[in-house]
Amino acid sequence: MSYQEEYVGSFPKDFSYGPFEQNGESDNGSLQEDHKPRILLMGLRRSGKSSIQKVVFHKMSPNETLFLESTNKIVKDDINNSSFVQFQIWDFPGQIDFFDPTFDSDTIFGGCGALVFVIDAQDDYQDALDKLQLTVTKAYRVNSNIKFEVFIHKVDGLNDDYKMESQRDIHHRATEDLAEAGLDHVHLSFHLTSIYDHSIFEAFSKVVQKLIPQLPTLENLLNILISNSGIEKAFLFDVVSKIYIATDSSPVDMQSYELCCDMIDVVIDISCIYGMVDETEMNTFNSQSSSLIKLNNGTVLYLREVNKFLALVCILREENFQKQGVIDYNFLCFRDAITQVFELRSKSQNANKNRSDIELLTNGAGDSTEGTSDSLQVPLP
Ligand SMILES: Nc1nc2c(ncn2[C@@H]2O[C@H](COP(=O)(O)OP(=O)(O)OP(=O)(O)O)[C@@H](O)[C@H]2O)c(=O)[nH]1
Repeated sequence: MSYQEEYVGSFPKDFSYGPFEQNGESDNGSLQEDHKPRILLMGLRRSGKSSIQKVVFHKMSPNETLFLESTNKIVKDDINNSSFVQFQIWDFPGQIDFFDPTFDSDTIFGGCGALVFVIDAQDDYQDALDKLQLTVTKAYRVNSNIKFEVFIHKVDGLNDDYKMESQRDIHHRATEDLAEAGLDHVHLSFHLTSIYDHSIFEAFSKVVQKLIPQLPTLENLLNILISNSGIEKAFLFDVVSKIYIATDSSPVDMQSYELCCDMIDVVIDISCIYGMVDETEMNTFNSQSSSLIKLNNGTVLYLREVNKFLALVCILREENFQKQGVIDYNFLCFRDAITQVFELRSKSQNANKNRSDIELLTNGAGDSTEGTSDSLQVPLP
């Protein structure tokens, strides 16, 4: 995956929340690049925002985050190219001040798809809750379509009872605060997370899924696949980030998800060491990629490449795998259907683009930030 990291503000001397002005790039050209949907990471200082971004999208090991310096600028991170999911993550400094005149809320919240607010569960969280209320109020006024996600973070240090108790308490107080501000209709989603296990990947998967307009179709296709193939659980993974972009509608249990993530790691590692390198793409995960792991409890993990970004990972009973021919045939139908879904999406995106180009030609230069999509852009498989 190619990541592009860009600093778009600095603090305190030349701090500016208006990223385009900060870079001196207020022309439409630079704004157009920012049409990708945005996920904002906010929360108090040292709550773990940068660590989350580094661990999920930059393969940083959790221990290394101990040495991360405090963020004093808005850091804009482009997640694109070799990944299926394409968006920007903006990591905000903890000491963000919404009342600073240079804080351009319209630009920042306008094109935002999801706002992830990180709360350090190992710390006293009253201040964090106050900030959450302020942030949601500000953001909702600008853009009522934002999905608000609260990460109750660093729960690795808490025992199970305390974890549940904190979640209940934070949930209760945060919704009460919003009701006080007259925003009781705003929905907050809560996730217990830690960078030291898979919970952070799982939570981010759920955030990203909400930005994929085709999610119900993907879920439906997975339901059809599993019910006709004797599969117990199936995940559609973005291979590079290990985010699952869809799963069938049966509940996800953490252990299954972890097993599937580990399988992807094994396949990628083996492919990198022994795989044939495609000279044009340098990509060892390709249409030939598949893997089968039999566990000693009678369960089989089966991975098939869907396209260069996506893999299907299934969990099934060993006896059901005897009909591998049926599974493989159904998989091919599934893969065709997925390709069609995204071809359709790509066609409608192109049509929209052509339409807005024509509008621009007839209306003269319009504001290119208008109509910014807050749903994920997906490259053609
Ligand atoms: N135990 C534990 N520590 C974490 C976790 N996530 C982050 N940390 C630690 O929290 C500290 C602060 O993390 P950062 O990512 O720098 O926090 P930040 O929110 O970006 O901080 P600012 O840049 O100051 O706003 C680091 O020492 C991390 O190692 C977690 O899940 N569990």
